[in-house]
Amino acid sequence: PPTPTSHGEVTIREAWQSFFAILQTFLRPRLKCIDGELCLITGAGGALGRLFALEFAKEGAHLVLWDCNAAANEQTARLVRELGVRVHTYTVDLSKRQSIYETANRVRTEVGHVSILVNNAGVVAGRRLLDCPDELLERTLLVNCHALFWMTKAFLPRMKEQNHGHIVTVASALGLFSTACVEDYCASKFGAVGFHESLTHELIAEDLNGIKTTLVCPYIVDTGMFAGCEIRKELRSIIPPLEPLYTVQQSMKAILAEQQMICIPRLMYIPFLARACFYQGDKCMLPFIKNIEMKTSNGHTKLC
Ligand SMILES: NC(=O)C1=CN([C@@H]2O[C@H](COP(=O)(O)OP(=O)(O)OC[C@H]3O[C@@H](n4cnc5c(N)ncnc54)[C@H](OP(=O)(O)O)[C@@H]3O)[C@@H](O)[C@H]2O)C=CC1
Ligand SMILES: CC1=C(/C=C/C(C)=C/C=C/C(C)=C/C=O)C(C)(C)CCC1
Repeated sequence: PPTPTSHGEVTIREAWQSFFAILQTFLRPRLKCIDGELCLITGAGGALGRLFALEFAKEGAHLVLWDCNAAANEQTARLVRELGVRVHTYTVDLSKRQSIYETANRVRTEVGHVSILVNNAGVVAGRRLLDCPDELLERTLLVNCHALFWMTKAFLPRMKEQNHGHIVTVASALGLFSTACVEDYCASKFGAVGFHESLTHELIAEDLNGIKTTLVCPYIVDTGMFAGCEIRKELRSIIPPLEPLYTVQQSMKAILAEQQMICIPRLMYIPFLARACFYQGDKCMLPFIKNIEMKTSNGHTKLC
C-alpha cells in the first residue's frame, strides 16, 4: 500500500490507478493463465457446459465435470480427453443438497481441491404458472439458485485458505430484467445475480482479493433450452438467438480477464439499465419498445 505524505496525494494517485484500470478493462484486458488449475463445471453434459469444458481444457485446466445426465457428461469427458486433458466425471443431482455435499467430498479425496467453480447447470419449467406442477417450479429454484449456496459452501473454504480461486455464476439476462411466463426461471436467476453480488461484496470486505467472481448473463442461446419459444420477427430482427460457441467464448474472455460481470450481447445492458431507471411494476420497462413478444410453438410458454 502507498505511504502517503498527504491524504490528497493518495487520493489523486489512486484515482489515476483506478482510471487506468478501467481504461485497460475496455481496451485490452490482461488474460490470466489457468494452466494446471482444477476446474469444476456443473451441467457439463449440456450445450454450454460442454463448450465451457472444451474451452477450459484448451486453457490447460484439469476438469471435474458434474451432471445428472451420466451419458451426456461422459460424452463431454471423451471430447475433453481427446485434447489430452485430465478429466473426472460425477453423476449428481444438483436439486439435492446432500448429493452435492457428498459428491464434493468425493472430489476432494479422489481428485483434489477445486480452484475454479463454474456454476452452469440450469433448468426452466417452461409452463404457465398455474399449469405448472409445484415440483417443477421448485426444481428450478433448487437447481438454478439453491445449488449455488451448497456448491460455494463446499468449495470456497479451501479457496479462502489459499486466497486463490474463481467462482463463475452462469445466470441469464432474465436475472437482470423479466418477461412473462417464466416466473420460476426469473426468480431463480434474479436470486443467482443477488447471490453473486453479495458473495463478491463479502470477498472484498474480507480482503480476499485472490478470489475472483464472474457473473454471466446471456440472452437466449440456441441450445434447445428455450426451443419451445418462438421469438417474434420484430425481436428476432433486433437480436437473433446467440450461437452457443460465441456465448461461451465471450464468457471465457470475461472469466480470464477477471471481469465481474458480462452481458451477452452488450445490448442486454440496455434493458437492464432501463429497468433500473424506469421500472414501475405493471409498466413496460422500456417505454419506447411496444408489443415485442415471443410466441411459443409448443404452447408451453409465451414470453412477452
Ligand atoms: N440456453 C439459453 O437460452 C440460456 C441459458 N442460460 C443458462 O446457461 C446454463 C446452461 O444452459 P444450456 O447449456 O442451454 O442448458 P442445457 O439444458 O443444454 O444444459 C444444462 C445441463 O444441466 C443438467 N442438469 C439439469 N438439472 C440438473 C440437476 N438437477 N443436477 C445436475 N445436472 C442437471 C442438464 O441435464 P439434463 O439435460 O438431463 O436435464 C444438462 O446437461 C443454464 O444455467 C441456463 O439457465 C442463460 C441464458 C440463456
Ligand atoms: C432483446 C430485447 C428484449 C427482450 C429480451 C428477452 C425476451 C430476453 C429473453 C432472455 C432469455 C429467455 C434468457 C434465458 O436465459 C427487450 C427487453 C424486449 C427489449 C430490448 C431488447
